[in-house]
Amino acid sequence: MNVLQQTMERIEELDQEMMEKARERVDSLIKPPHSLGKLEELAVQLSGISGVLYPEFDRKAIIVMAADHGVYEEGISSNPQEVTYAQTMFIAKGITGVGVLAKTAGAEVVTVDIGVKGDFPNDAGVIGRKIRQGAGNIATGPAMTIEEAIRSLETGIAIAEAEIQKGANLLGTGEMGIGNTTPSTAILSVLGNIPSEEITGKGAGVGSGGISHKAQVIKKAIETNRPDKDNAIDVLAKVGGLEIGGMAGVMIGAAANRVPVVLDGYISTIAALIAVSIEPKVKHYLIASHASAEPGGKKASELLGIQPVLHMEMCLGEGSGAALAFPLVDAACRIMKEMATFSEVGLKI
Ligand SMILES: O=C(O)c1ccc[n+]([C@@H]2O[C@H](COP(=O)([O-])O)[C@@H](O)[C@H]2O)c1
Ligand SMILES: Cc1cc2nc[nH]c2cc1C
Repeated sequence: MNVLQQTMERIEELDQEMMEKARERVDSLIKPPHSLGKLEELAVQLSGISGVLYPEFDRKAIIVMAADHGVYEEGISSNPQEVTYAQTMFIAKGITGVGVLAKTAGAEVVTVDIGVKGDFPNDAGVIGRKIRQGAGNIATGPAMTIEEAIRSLETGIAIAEAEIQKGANLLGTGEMGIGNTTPSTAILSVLGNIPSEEITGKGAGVGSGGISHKAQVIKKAIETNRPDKDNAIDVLAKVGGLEIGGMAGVMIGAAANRVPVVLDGYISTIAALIAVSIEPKVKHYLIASHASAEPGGKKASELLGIQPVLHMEMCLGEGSGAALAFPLVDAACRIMKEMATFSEVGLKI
């Protein structure tokens, strides 16, 4: 049995008894029923994950998986491919969007090279877990081999477990990879059985052929590789990407350790679809942060069956939305612990 299978076997259902207690507690707080909306559901979920009524998530980390994409050569992006390398360095330095938002939320950022083209200096602060120098061009062949896809998942598991070992009790997923909305949309097209033209967007900037060319490239990638819709590892290997596998692995690793994971935007949600297709129990450990401005985002969230809590029209990636939603996790914990109950204040309604 490989590490992936062993980790999946460790994933448990949520603590139903504790969730019932949490629901009772939420309903007894001095407020009209359900008036704290999604914060109430979040509080119950967090109790179910942690197995305690008053959980606290004081050690937060965003894991940013970075990788390149061979499909870049099809002209699907307006950005130079070298931005992946440069921005990964900047993410590790803490000077990008996710760095600032993570600081605001009191979270650490862990930057991982799982497949960036080019090698980072040892002192860059980037964890070196490169599986290959970028995924293959999915328009002409697979993104990676099945073995590499499993390695990408196991890399995510190992990174998540290392952070949890160091004390992290709340994780977020993020990524950096010029071109990665193309494989993300290919995955969504396959898993959701949705024509690529309906879900292709501009990403961080589309190439000169526009969105219609990008949708054609995605269609060609699916026709060329013929991924097996019922085998998420096959889909990941054929039309996915290394950072997508890495993030899916983080989710599986976190779930196995009963640690909640806050998803970022479009690419994170696609990684969640892969993780949940591999092991459905992972879903209960996931929290969706924000609705990405990318057009496929809505379909991806629907397919996953988890609605994002924030609507900020963001589409930066890097884990920025996850960082922004971390304080909501703290808020959910604090209402549980610090609000008074009707019986405590002697109020009857
Ligand atoms: O997270 C999102 O919702 C999101 C939506 C569109 C683009 N991005 C970011 O932009 C890059 C991918 O865009 P593209 O156009 O190069 O495929 C990648 O580095 C992502 O982090 C991120
Ligand atoms: C500048 C830049 C920053 C990013 N961060 C995540 N994806 C990105 C894409 C670009 C182009």
